[in-house]
Amino acid sequence: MIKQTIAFLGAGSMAEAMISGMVESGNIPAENIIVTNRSNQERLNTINHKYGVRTVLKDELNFAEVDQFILAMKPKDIDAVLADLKDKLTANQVLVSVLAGITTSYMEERLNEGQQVIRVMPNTSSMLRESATAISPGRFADMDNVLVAKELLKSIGEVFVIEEDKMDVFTGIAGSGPAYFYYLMEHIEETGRAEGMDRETLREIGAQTLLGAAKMMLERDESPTELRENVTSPNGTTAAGLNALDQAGGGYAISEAIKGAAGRSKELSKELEGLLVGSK
Ligand SMILES: NC(=O)C1=CN([C@@H]2O[C@H](COP(=O)(O)OP(=O)(O)OC[C@H]3O[C@@H](n4cnc5c(N)ncnc54)[C@H](OP(=O)(O)O)[C@@H]3O)[C@@H](O)[C@H]2O)C=CC1
Ligand SMILES: O=C(O)[C@@H]1CCC=N1
Repeated sequence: MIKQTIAFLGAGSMAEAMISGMVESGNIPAENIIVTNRSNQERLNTINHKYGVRTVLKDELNFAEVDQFILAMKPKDIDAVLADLKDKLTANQVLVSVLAGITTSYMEERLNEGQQVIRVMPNTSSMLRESATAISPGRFADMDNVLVAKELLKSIGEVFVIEEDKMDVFTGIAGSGPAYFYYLMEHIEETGRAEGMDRETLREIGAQTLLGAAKMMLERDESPTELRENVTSPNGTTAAGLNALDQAGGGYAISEAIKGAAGRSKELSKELEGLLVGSK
């Protein structure tokens, strides 16, 4: 059981997904989680009623009782948050950021020397405790705090400790990844609907097919290539489907999606620093 007190700065969709998974896991008592935002009291009331966590506007937060702050606002708001936190934090308090593209050095440079920072990248499947989450500690994060953060993240899914220079591509694959599968589902539904099937049945069929393939990849020793070949009979339906996918540039589209998201992640800190042409 995690005994530390965690404060979310941000109460949007990513924060809610994490809160839901954490409370559901039972690994941390709901009263050890405090959720804040700047001004949306109604949103805080909803989160309080749904999950039993404590909620306050950010200016009413009692800093002294917090061990780890989870930064869960949009990247564009990070400068204001760091400026506000800088002199309120003590050396043993940790900032755990879920912000896409914001590097640990970006945060460390704007805080007092030695402040502990950890960068993580969850996804919205945290809500069902099925996130694939990456964690990269900053220069000053001490091991005990990294272990607590890791434990906390384990309550919302699988955790991968990675080098920070891999965080952009991880974001392109796993942070943004659920959207690619939802996009795939939208097209599955659209195509099935055009053949007269109903949306609800199509959703179950598509989701069960995705789930089955995901489980095969997690639980069997075969590579994705071997698994694909096992589905593909010579001159059969799958060969025809894969051929059409290749002809339409399916593989290329997938790697472009990952590269596009990773590229955007790489840009975000630079954009805030005004280092990109055409940015602030
Ligand atoms: N959505 C996703 O799938 C994923 C998102 N992320 C990251 O999560 C972060 C949040 O995304 P998302 O939840 O979609 O964003 P939302 O816009 O839904 O939520 C942002 C929240 O931050 C609050 N906020 C803004 N400034 C402050 C502040 N100074 N102190 C406290 N709260 C503040 C806002 O409320 P108010 O305006 O009332 O202050 C709002 O509750 C982003 O940085 C994103 O990169 C990471 C992985 C996946
Ligand atoms: O779209 C975004 O920027 C965030 C980060 C990863 C998923 N959603």
